[in-house]
Formats: sequence, C-alpha cells, structure tokens
Amino acid sequence: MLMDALSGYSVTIFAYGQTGSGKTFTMTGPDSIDYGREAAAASLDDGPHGLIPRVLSDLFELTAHGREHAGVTVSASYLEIYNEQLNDLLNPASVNLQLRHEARLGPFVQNLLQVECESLGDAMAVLAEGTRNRKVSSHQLNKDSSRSHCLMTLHLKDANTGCTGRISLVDLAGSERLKDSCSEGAMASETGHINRSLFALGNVISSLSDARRRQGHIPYRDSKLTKLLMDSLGGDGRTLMLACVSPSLHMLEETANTLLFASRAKNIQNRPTVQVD
Ligand SMILES: Nc1ncnc2c1ncn2[C@@H]1O[C@H](COP(=O)(O)OP(=O)(O)OP(=O)(O)O)[C@@H](O)[C@H]1O
Repeated sequence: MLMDALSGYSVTIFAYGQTGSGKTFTMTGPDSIDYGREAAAASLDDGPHGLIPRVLSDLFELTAHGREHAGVTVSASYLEIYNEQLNDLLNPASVNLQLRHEARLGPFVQNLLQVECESLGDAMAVLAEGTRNRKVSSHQLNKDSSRSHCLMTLHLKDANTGCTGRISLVDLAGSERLKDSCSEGAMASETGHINRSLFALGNVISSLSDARRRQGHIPYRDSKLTKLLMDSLGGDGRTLMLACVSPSLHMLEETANTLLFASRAKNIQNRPTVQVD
C-alpha cells in the first residue's frame, strides 16, 4: 500500500470493529508506548508497535536521501469526526470544518492544517499531538474508548514525476450497545452519533457489494464519514480494511456482525487511478 501511495495512488487503511476490539491498538499501538519525537530515534522493528508508526518509519526510509523516492515531500494532517463535526486534531481551536468536493481532489476538508514533515521525528510528533487531542472516555467495555473517528492523512508529492499520492490511516470509533457499555448523558449521545455513522458506512458497503444496487444510488451523503471515504469505497483509491474482533465469547454476536461486514466489503471493486499534478 505504501509503495502504491509513493507511485501516486490514494490509499486508505481503516480499522473496523466493535468497541474494545483493538482498533486503536492495531492502528496506533499500545497506550503504554510514548509516541513522542524521542520514540523516532528508537527502532520500530521490534515490539508491539501500531501500523501508523510502522508506515511512517518505512515511508521515511524509502524517501531518505539517495533512495529511489528521495524526491518525495511529505505533509500530514490529522482530523476527527466527533458528533458529526470535523475537528482538526493538530489545531484544537479549529472545529466544525467544512467538507468540500472538487472533481480533481475528491472530498477534502477546508482549512485543515497540513504540517510538513521532513523526518520520522516530525511525523511522530504529529501523531503524538493528534493522539493527545482525540476524544477518549471510559465505559464498561473499554477504559480508553475512542469517541470519534480519526483520520491521519499523509500527502506525498514527488517533485520528479509530479505524482501526488496519499495515505489515509483511519481508526473508526467502535459500535457499542448502550445496555452493555452503560454510557449515559453526553456519552450516550456520542454513542448515537457513532452508531449512526457506522450504520451509514454499512449501508454504503452493502450497496457497493451488491451488483444490482451498485448501479443505483449509493448513500454516501448520509454521514460525514462516508462522504469523506467516498474515494476509498468504490472510488479511484486502493483500500484495505482491517476487521478487529474480540476473543470474548460475550461478544460473539458482534464478532459475527464484523465478519459479515468484512465479507461484504471484500466484494467491492475500486478503480485505482494514479494522481498526477
Ligand atoms: N492484540 C492485543 N494485544 C494486547 N492488548 C490488546 C490487543 N488489542 C487490544 N488490546 C487492549 O485492549 C483494550 C481495548 O483496545 P482498543 O482501545 O484498541 O479498542 P478499540 O477497538 O479501539 O475500542 P474503541 O472502539 O472503544 O475505541 C486496550 O487496553 C488495548 O491495549
């Protein structure tokens, strides 16, 4: 996926699964690891590191001086969709941003900060800053439950070829049944938003995976999440979905739902296209 992005494709990797199933653990890594600038100095080859630090580490190795992709510049943005609002995780004062669409760019978030990253240390600092600003709360099923969908995007621009690739790394909030999570008040309202947007994602995926419905209307407009992921779902990007499931017998029904969702998603065919500036 990383090599594709360096060649000008728009790639998306997203983690899906019910609350507490390990999406954040998979994407970012265990909370015990401090992904500050210092961590960049340490080797990321060993240990339980998340997918994002590994992608960043490989990216800066491949774009290092003297390597084939040395002409590629990297900038990063990091946003969350919280209660159907788009907020900038790198600039917490910047909330409720507008989602726009341009034929050439596809969907994009207006006024979202893009930070230039010259080294792995810079990119790790972006990851640490954004992760610090995410909305997280405790409930019965997960003590550090993400209350928002988070999307880190690495924008890659190759000065030699003019190719503009993109890697979007998405940690979705997890579905939860209120009677199990025992969320109340503001948290219950967050849960409502999370469940509704995951429902919209499910609808888009089932429409795209069904050959007859694929020809008709695809309900991308039903949520910010599906509007934002439009290119990744049945569009011109390359997409990898990670299905996270819990080993607990209590979660059997949710596990079956996640697997059903994943097997539907497998039927979706994108038409990947290289983007050239
Ligand atoms: N593969 C794993 N090995 C060890 N611990 C794990 C693993 N996956 C998850 N955990 C632990 O389980 C707990 C829940 O995981 P995590 O927060 O990643 O779930 P999540 O799917 O992101 O949940 P939510 O949707 O509520 O945000 C965390 O304490 C995490 O460290």
